[in-house]
Amino acid sequence: MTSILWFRRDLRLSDNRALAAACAAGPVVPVFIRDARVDALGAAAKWRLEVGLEKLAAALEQRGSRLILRAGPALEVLDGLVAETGARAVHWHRLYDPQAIDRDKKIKTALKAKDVSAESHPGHLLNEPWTVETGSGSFYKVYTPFWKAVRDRDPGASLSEPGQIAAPERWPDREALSDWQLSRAMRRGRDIVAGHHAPGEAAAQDRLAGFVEAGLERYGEGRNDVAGDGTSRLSDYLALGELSPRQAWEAARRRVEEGSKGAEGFLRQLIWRDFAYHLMYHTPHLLSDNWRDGWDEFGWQTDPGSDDVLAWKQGRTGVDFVDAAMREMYVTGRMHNRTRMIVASYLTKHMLVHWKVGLDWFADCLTDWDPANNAMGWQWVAGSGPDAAPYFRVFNPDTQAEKFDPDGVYRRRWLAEGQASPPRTALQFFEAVPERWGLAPDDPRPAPIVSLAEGRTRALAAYERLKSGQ
Ligand SMILES: Cc1cc2nc3c(=O)[nH]c(=O)nc-3n(C[C@H](O)[C@H](O)[C@H](O)COP(=O)(O)OP(=O)(O)OC[C@H]3O[C@@H](n4cnc5c(N)ncnc54)[C@H](O)[C@@H]3O)c2cc1C
Repeated sequence: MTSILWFRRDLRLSDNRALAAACAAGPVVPVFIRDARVDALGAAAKWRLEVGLEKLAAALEQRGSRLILRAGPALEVLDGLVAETGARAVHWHRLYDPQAIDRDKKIKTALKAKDVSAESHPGHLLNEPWTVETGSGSFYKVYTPFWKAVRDRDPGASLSEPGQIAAPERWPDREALSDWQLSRAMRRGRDIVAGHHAPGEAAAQDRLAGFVEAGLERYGEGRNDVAGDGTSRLSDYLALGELSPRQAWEAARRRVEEGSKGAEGFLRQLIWRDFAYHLMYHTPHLLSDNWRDGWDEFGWQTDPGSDDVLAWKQGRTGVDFVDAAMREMYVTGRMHNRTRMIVASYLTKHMLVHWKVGLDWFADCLTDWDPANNAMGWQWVAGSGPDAAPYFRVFNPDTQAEKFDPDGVYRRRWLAEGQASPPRTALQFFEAVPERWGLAPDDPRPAPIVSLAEGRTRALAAYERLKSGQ
């Protein structure tokens, strides 16, 4: 029996339960569909998807298979492929955001009505969101009890990749990836960002193996060293599914059993990802609205094009640690977790700008963009989210820099202005940004948009007004 395998955010052949199920039944037609949801991705995420698809297509070819690319509404595309190939089943891995759930439910119903079986498989998470319940049968709103509820669960052994994948008698037509121009929106930054990435499943496996071997043991101490290489840097791979969370869990879990302390800290971070999905699934408004009641009156500024917001986006707030981090993201598509928290705190607290403005900019710039992690991260920092940082905790970027970048290595790496011979990384920012921004490495550093003391006082006053209902 021929089956269609619908790739979405699972661009891998190993530990791919949808692929295993399709292969077990006979010939497989792998497809990736560029539907409206793909078109809605941010510029960096689209570029990252493009290079991920190139790698996936090459890996499929090596196994006697092929990646069929089609653009259009997903159901129309799948209907067409079913008619062309005679497939009797469609397999995919589940996604958990409300739009994907809605789309997939409709597709399942429509395919079943035509007697085509539609099978959704777990694989994007370690724990399906509905399988983790509090004692009273509700969902978790706080991380630590969630962690305790799942840390001893065994997600099972990951699956190895198939050798050859049986091909259908006739391959359906496919569109060309280059015609899709997924990286068009990156404009001149594309090649610079590409230099900081090694996309694809094979690179993901190498990175995991290298990290487990050399980085995992000191993850606990190293994970806040913003200039170091102390974290796994697996987030792109996990976001696009080039690596399954189960593969990462399995590798680190083995080290925990061998007595590694750092490994447990890493497992906790993987569970933060599951927690974000748990929250998004049970409270989908996490993505779009203040998660906590009462925050709609906060009075944040919402203009994404204001001069101050533009300065934040361009790394020109005048606060070195904030600006360095914003440029790291522009040049690499990634940002260290510590500095994600700092730039988010600066925007939502010192500048009093709505977290959604920051969330949207991250969605446009991050190659590891993930709907649940991004929304939870922003709402956590802003104070409006689940298990949130208390509002009165306003990160002071200067104190944070003294602690986490004591020698200024990170700031010098990303800020060219004021340096006689700026490093290549700092100069790359000026090559990557649009010319209309009119920025040059020998510009003077701007004065802070708002002084750290004044920003903090203003933020706390705004919070007091919210609490007292004024
Ligand atoms: C404002 C804000 C926005 C964020 N946006 C995203 C995003 O769009 N995509 C994204 O993947 N992460 C996001 N994060 C979470 C975190 O910053 C990144 O996952 C992490 O920096 C990725 O680096 P790493 O792979 O080296 O992480 P490691 O420290 O090695 O952690 C391993 C994996 O655990 C998961 N993880 C780690 N920290 C978190 C966390 N706080 N929340 C959820 N999962 C986590 C990630 O999948 C990560 O790859 C955001 C955090 C904040 C504060």
